[in-house]
Formats: sequence, structure tokens, C-alpha cells
Amino acid sequence: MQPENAILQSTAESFVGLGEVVKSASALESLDDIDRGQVQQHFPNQLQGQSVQNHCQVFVEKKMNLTLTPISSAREGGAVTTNNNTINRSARSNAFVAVAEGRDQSKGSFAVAVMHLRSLQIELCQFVDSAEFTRLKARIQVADPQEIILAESCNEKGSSTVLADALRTHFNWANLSLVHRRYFNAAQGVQLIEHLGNKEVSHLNSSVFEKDLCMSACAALLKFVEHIQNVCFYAHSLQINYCPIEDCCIMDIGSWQNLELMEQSKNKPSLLSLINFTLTSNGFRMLRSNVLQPCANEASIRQRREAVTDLVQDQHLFEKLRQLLSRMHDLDGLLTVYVQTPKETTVQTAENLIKQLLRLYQTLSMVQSLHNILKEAELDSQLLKDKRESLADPRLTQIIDLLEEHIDPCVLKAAKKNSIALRNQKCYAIKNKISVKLDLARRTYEELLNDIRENFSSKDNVRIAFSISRGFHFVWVCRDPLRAILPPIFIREVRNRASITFTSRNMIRYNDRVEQAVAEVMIATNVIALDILEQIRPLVACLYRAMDTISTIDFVCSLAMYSVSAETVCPITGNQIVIQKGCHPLLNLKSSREVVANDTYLTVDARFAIITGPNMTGKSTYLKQVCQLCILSQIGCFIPAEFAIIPGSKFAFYVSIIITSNSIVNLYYKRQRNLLKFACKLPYSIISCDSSFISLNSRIICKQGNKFPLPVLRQIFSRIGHNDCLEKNQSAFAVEMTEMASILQYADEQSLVVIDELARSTSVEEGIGMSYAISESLLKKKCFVFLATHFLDLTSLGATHLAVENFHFETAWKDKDNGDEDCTHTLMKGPYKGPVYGFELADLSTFPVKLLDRAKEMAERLKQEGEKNRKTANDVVRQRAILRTAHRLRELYISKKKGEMSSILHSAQALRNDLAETLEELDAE
Ligand SMILES: Nc1ncnc2c1ncn2[C@@H]1O[C@H](COP(=O)(O)OP(=O)(O)OP(=O)(O)O)[C@@H](O)[C@H]1O
Repeated sequence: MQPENAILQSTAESFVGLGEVVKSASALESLDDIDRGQVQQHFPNQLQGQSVQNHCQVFVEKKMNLTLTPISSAREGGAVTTNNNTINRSARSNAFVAVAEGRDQSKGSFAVAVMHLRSLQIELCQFVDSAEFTRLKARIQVADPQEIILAESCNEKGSSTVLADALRTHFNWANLSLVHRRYFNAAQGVQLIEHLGNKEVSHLNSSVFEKDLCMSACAALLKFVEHIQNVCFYAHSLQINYCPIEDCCIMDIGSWQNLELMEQSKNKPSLLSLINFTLTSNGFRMLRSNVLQPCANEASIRQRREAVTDLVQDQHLFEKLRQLLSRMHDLDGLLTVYVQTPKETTVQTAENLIKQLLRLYQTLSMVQSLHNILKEAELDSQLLKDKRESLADPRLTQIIDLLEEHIDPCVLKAAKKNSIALRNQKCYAIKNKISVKLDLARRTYEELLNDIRENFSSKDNVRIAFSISRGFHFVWVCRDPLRAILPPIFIREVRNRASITFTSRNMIRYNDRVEQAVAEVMIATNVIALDILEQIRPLVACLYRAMDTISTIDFVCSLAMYSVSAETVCPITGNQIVIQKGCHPLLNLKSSREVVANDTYLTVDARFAIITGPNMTGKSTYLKQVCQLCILSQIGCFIPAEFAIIPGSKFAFYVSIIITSNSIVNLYYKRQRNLLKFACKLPYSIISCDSSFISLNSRIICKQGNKFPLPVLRQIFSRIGHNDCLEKNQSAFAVEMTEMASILQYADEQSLVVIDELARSTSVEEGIGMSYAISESLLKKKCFVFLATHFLDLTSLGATHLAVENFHFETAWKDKDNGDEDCTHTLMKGPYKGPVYGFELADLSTFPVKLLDRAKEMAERLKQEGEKNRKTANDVVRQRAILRTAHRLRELYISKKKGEMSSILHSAQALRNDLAETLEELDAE
């Protein structure tokens, strides 16, 4: 016999009582039967071995007359691949979405009802969408659902089939369930919302109940969730909110990828990953939905900025909040047990209930600490003050008192967190002497544990271990587990690298008895827990509020964390996009080179920026930078810049400011002392960074305030990248034009549009023609546009349209022979005149020299022909000066009122003189 076997044999023999256990096996079997019978009475599902999920699925399939595809492993989250991109899905996502599509007169309208299964919050929205379902897809993607519920279309060729196909292709990780149209019943939706919604925490006004599509989507969602989860919701227990689409800045899914907002692959940084310092799953959810659909509610943005400012300024408060949040349980998981009741009770549901009560106890004591921290802090932010107020809710103390009465706090202090410790925590959670039945059940459980301890005490290398799947079992740590031989008394061996785990029939019998004892304990515990729950249920609104407070604080802490971790500034809201020394937030993560900061300048009048420049100078990067900074700003975050004005002012004052050291504005100002005169005269605002001038100019400008509509960005469109679409059988150009058509249809005065290299996938003439036409159309729509292009002819738009501003990236090639290039990545005012350095870049590659020479020759010839027709720079400036004067005269004419004619004539005179002066200066030059 091998030495190990000898040890094992002796260990096995030395287990006191082993023989007795074997002898009493038959007795145990009969005992087993009795116990099983008892347990089965209380927990009918427990011993049937059928999971609740399977049971529900069969049930729903029968009830709803539909076929559900199996709940896929993709539901667990992780990286999943969609059509042509990989999106890293959060494992924390847990949402069901119902989509209702309008028919007949309301065709083109959609309603989406989203239920987050953990937090049990329902979000409703209704909107009109394009034929490509852009908004719908974005809305669903933000929810990141497990399950999408859609009405089954009777007509095979109906639009619902088109919608179903679109959703199936786009959200291929989610389970698409087509349910009968009768479940999309608006009247039932109203009834359900009135019955289940908690009025205190739900934001629903009467007009929402009139939105039939919304109501029908909500009805289908609630019915489906109740069936699939096999639960019933308590009356007045759900938080149901209507989220108007106007409160969000809309972007399509393509833009999320183009603008690097969310992770596309593991090692590629994204804006979301950059600013994600959240510590709770609800905080993360809030951050994610804000990055993908930034806030467009000016008051909320301002409140968040104030909160972030408070946290950035009070580092002590910030640290304390984060420390507390890191220890906090998510309240959303807890809410499920207070809001829904399982249709069947099992040991698992009982265990879950007591686990959630313990967590609630822990979390609420931390909520008290959170309240104390906020009470001690000197807060300016209204948002934080409101949250502090919500934590002072006396109902929270009432719940804590109730829990303290029943729960033994000692179980939460257990040092060990292994399986048996966690099980014991649940078994002993309720204080002694509250229920006789519970005390008796626990005694039986204790006795059994003692028996095991005495009968199977560990010896030498063999010890007793416990796991949820195997129960009590043996672990033998030996030198050669693969070759070691076990005596036949031991069964179910699993050989690992350093040990063998196994059990024996006697141990299995003990385990069975332990399980029954635990079940008894849980039955008794469950009765008390349900009683506690019954008392908490009427107070559930304060838990929703506490959950909202925790996630909001986590969210603003995350923004504050990013704001302090980088050199950032709090943006001012205005009616323009002015950023001084703005940096691309992700650039220093992607490249080791020093990041060059650049200015951005777009006003309501000068709202179309054409950006030209050689290859590799940073045009695309700049477009993404502008969007990312605007998004950060609209989330409520600080932005990496020295100074910024971002759209978002309710009162669209002219904020006229001066840039002292920037090439962009140098064109406008010749002498500092003319500055004020200039600011008064110009019909549009001038950028500035000189704080000494801000108040002075703001005063002057307020006189002309309220001139433009609220310009908070409501839509961001991007057209970046050139990919064909094989699924739709579309070429790169076709894809581009489809996307542009959608932009042209929906862009408005509150949209930001960034376009990179428009129409480059067709011939130059056609490309330029298309670009002209598209630009002119966008100019009419008055949206903010950044257009990066290699078509230098496009810059002449500046001569005919005052709203067009030309900017370019300059470059310097240090040592062309060695291929040592040095792009300054600096944006300058004015159009780029070439060269594009395409030949130099080709020269650096393995491009054939002969071909390159021929290309250069052709390019030179075309250039000379073009030069003949091109206007001089002086002509352009002259034309713009005339245009500007005409524009101002028009403004004067529009603003004319009775009795003010003399002052208008005076201003017109001044304008004429100003123009004459400018033209003279140009002639002199
Ligand atoms: N502001 C900046 N600071 C530092 N590096 C930058 C900056 N902008 C761009 N770059 C770097 O320059 C490289 C080229 O940038 P980008 O692709 O934006 O140029 P581009 O002008 O759009 O080129 P092309 O015209 O060839 O498409 C990027 O890899 C980026 O790392």
C-alpha cells in the first residue's frame, strides 16, 4: 500500500461514528423521506429540480402562444459582436424593452418602455423616427436589453416585420420576442400604471396617459415581465417615469463608434471608460446613458456642474463620499424583493429574501453616514442639497429601527466570507427568541454540524470542506493527486493539481440532512422576513429616493474624479462653441506624443467651420475632440481646456469676449482700444479669453440679448469613416450619401454636425459638387458644422457665406529626405492653400517612383489651370467685408422701431464708414 493510502485508510477508520452512520443508513433513508415530504410541502419547487426560469419559459410559451428562443448565454454580458462592430456590453445590464410601433395616422411614431429588472424602474418615451429607426435603435442600445418585446405582425410584409428584422440584426445578442398584438393594449397600460406605479416617485403627468403607444408598450412589458420572471408586482410599488426625448441630446449608434464614446474593443480607450470612476452599478448605468445620450436639459446640466464644482473644491468631502460608496451595496437588487413577489416560494427565494434584508440593513446604516457627511459639508450645489434633503427622510430611520428589532447585527461582523460562513449568516440573521420554530430548527442544524465536526474531524492531509455545490466533502492534499489511489469507500472523486476532493455515502446522507435542516431554518426565517417586508412595503418610495441619491452622488463623483485627474475647466454656458486650448480627451492615452491643444470657435452667425490641411495633421482628431468636449460639457463634466463656452444658455446673450493670444481672432482686432467699439458694432459675438473683459462686454452685450433661440445641443451627427455595407449591398459612397440624407433631414439650429472628408469616394468634380450642395443645405439649416475636407475649392464658400469660417492645420516637414516629419497639429484661421503632402506621404511608402512623378506632373498641370479661375485672397476678404455690412444693415432694418429712425440712420452711417475704411485698407495692402 502506498504511504498516502495508508494515511487515508487510517484517517477514514479514525472517523468516529463512521460505522454507526453506515449502519443507520436505512433509518436515515426513512427520515429523509419524512423530511423531504415536509420540505416539499413548503417548497414545492425545491426538490423537483426544475429551475424557475425553465418553468417560466414553458409557462409563457403556453400562455402567450409564442415560441421563445432559449435565453442565450449572451445575456451574461461581456463582449458580443454585432453586425460589423464589437461592443463591450456591461455585465450589469439587465433590461427588458417593449417597442410599440404606430400604425395608420401615427405611422412613424414609436414608443419604448424599458424596465431595468434590478432597479425595477420603468422608463417610457414616445417619438417620431426615421425609416432607418435611428432614434429607436439608439434608445434601445442605451437600455442595453436582454429581451426586446415586439407585437407580432399578422401581415408578413408589414412594417413590423421590417422593424423586427432591423432589431434582430442590430441587437443580435438580445432575445427578440414577438407577442400577440392584444398584449399591446393602451387601456390596460393605463390601468396597470395606475395600479402599480408609486405616485410619489413616478414622474407622469396626465398627458402621458394620453400617449396610446406608450401605454400599450408599458402594458405588454409589464405582462411579459410578470410572466417570464414568474412574479407579481405589488400595488403602488414601481417607479414609472416618462423621459421626453427632448431632454436628451440624440446621437445615432454610428456616432457612438465614430466619436469613440463607448468601447469597441478591449484595449481601445473610449470616453465612457475614461470618465468611468463609478462604484455602484446604478451610477454606472447613469453615466453610460449620459455619455450615449447627453442631457439636453439646461437646468440639469447647470446643477450637475455645480455639484462637480463643489466636489472638486472640497476634496475632503469628495474622498469621504467615494470611500463610503465603495463599501455600499446596490440598493437596486434590494428593491426587487420589496416590489415583486415570487409566484412560488423556494429555499432560494427565502435565502434571497433574508440576504436582501441583511444588505438593506447594511446599506441603510451607510446611507445614514452619507447623510451625516453631506450634513457636515458646506454645499453650494442645489443638487447635492436636494439629495441631502432626501436622505433626511424619517421613513429611512423607521426601516432601520424595524430591522434592528429583528436582525442580529453580529452576523454581519463575521470575519470569514466562505460558503459555510455565508450560509450561517443567513441561518442566524434573525435574532434568537423571535420564533420558537426558528430556534428549534436552528438547534437541529447546529446538532448536525456538531455531529459532522465530531464524526469527521480533519486529520493529517485530509480535511473537511464545504461548498454550495458539493456540501460537506473531503479534501486530501497529496503529492501526486493523479496517481493516488482512494479506498473504495470514497466516491465522486475530483482530482485537481494539488489535491483530490471526494465524498462518501455517509457524508452524502449527512449533507442531505443538513440541507433539510437548512430548509427548515429558511422556512421559519422566511415567515419573519415576510413579516418585516410587509411593514417595509408601504415605505418603499423612500428606498427609491435613496437609490436615486446614491446613484446620482456616484455619478457626479465620477465626473469630479475625471475633472480632478486631468487639467480641466468648468465650461460657461452661452450660445456658441468657444473652447480655448481644448485637448482631445483620449489622445494622450492613445499616443505617446505630446497632445497639442487647439481652439474652437463657432458662433450663431459664424457656425460653419471648414477645416483644411495636409494629411496626418489632425483634422479627424479635431472633429472628434469638439464633439467629445461638447458631450462632456452636456453631461455636466469639466472639460480638458483652458476656457470654454458651450451652448446651453437659456438667455442667449451675446457673450462677447476677447482672445488675446489667438491667431483666430487676430484678424478681427488690430488694436486693443478698438475692442469695445468692435464688440458693440458686430452683430455676432466675438470670442475671448481675457477675463478682465468678460464682465464689461457682457454688460454691453446684454442690451442685445435674447436674440437667438436656446442653443443647447439637442442632436449630434457625425459622418466619419468610409466603410461599405455588405449586408445592405451598399458601396462606401452609397452609405455616405444615405447617412448624409438623414443628417440633412433632421439637423436643425440645435444640432452639431461633424463631417470628415465628404464625398471622397467619388470623382473630384462630383465630390466637390456634392460637398457644395450639402454645405449650402446645412447652412440653411443653421446648425453648427465642422467640415474637414481635402477639397480646397470648398473654402471659397467663405466668400459667399458669412457664416462660413475657414480654418486649417499647418504642417512643417523638418527633414523630408529622412522622412522626418513634424506636424504642429495647430489649428490656424483661414483656408489652407496646399500642398496636401499626399505625395510626400506616398514617397515615404513603397509607392513606385515613376508613378509618383507622373502623378506630380498631372497635379501641377491641374493646379495651374485652377489658379487661373481662383479668386485672390484679397478678393475674398473684400467680398466678406461687403457681405458682413449687408448682413448688419439687414439686422438694423429688422430691428427698426418707430421713433428710433435717427439712431438707425446713425448706425447705418457708421457701418458704411466702417466698410469704406476696410476697403481702403485692403486697397492699400
Ligand atoms: N492635437 C494633436 N496633438 C497631438 N497629436 C495629434 C493631434 N491631432 C492629431 N494628432 C495625431 O496625428 C495623427 C493623425 O491625425 P488625424 O488622423 O486626425 O489626421 P488627419 O488630418 O485627419 O489625416 P488624413 O487627412 O490623412 O485623414 C493621429 O494619429 C494623432 O495621434
